[in-house]
Amino acid sequence: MAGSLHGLPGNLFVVAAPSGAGKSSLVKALLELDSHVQPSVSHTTRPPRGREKHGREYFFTSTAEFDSMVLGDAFVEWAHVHGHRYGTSKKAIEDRITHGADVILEIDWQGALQIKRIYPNAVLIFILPPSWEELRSRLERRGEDTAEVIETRLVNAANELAQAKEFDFVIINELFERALFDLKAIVHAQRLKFLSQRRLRADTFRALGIL
Ligand SMILES: Nc1ncnc2c1ncn2[C@@H]1O[C@H](COP(=O)(O)OP(=O)(O)OP(=O)(O)O)[C@@H](O)[C@H]1O
Ligand SMILES: Nc1nc2c(ncn2[C@@H]2O[C@H](COP(=O)(O)O)[C@@H](O)[C@H]2O)c(=O)[nH]1
Repeated sequence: MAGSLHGLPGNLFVVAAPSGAGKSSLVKALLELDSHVQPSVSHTTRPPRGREKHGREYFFTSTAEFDSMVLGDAFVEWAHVHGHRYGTSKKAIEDRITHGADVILEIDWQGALQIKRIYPNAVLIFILPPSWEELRSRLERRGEDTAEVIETRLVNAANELAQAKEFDFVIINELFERALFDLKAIVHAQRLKFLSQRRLRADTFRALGIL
């Protein structure tokens, strides 16, 4: 199958974290190292910030367009986050997974739990900051949000952190390289699990005369 790692549908990884914990940085680093993982680009009603480009970080969408996508059943999941709406379109993930790519979603916890209900094999990964002080300082150092937006995000973080226990894996992003190592290990382990559960196991069983 074209673009497929093993001729079978790909894996779905979902990364969530409070704003500023470092999920975009970790996912970006993973994508640079692993060409088989593809990002899903979400739709949002939030305005672009900094150097964000339409179609790269997000599809920046008016509320009317977002409404019409909701009515047209175009989203696999969507949620209100920090005063805006964000959603993963069916188009962003389904074709790619069917063609064997691994797809990674960077979404909030509400979306992650919706995805798990629809795709029970999706792997949910939660990124934790090492402390509240560090979370605040990362948001401030990033320098892309107003003080008011940073306060909203920190208030929302308390509720988000309480959801970590619902996830399959939790990574503490203190040392960036260590956290990236953990993320790569989870992706790798899921591929091995998938392969050993399916074709490789069947091939080996056949070779050993077990089947
Ligand atoms: N391990 C780390 N140590 C120090 N700084 C980090 C670490 N990981 C990420 N950062 C920095 O913290 C800031 C926030 O990271 P990032 O934008 O990746 O967070 P995020 O979780 O994706 O936030 P949002 O949900 O708002 O997009 C960035 O400036 C990033 O460079
Ligand atoms: N449920 C969804 N959440 C999403 C999606 N895309 C992004 N997000 C989450 O929103 C917040 C804020 O993101 P920001 O880019 O404005 O900082 C963050 O937690 C994202 O993960 C989505 O499609 N669905």
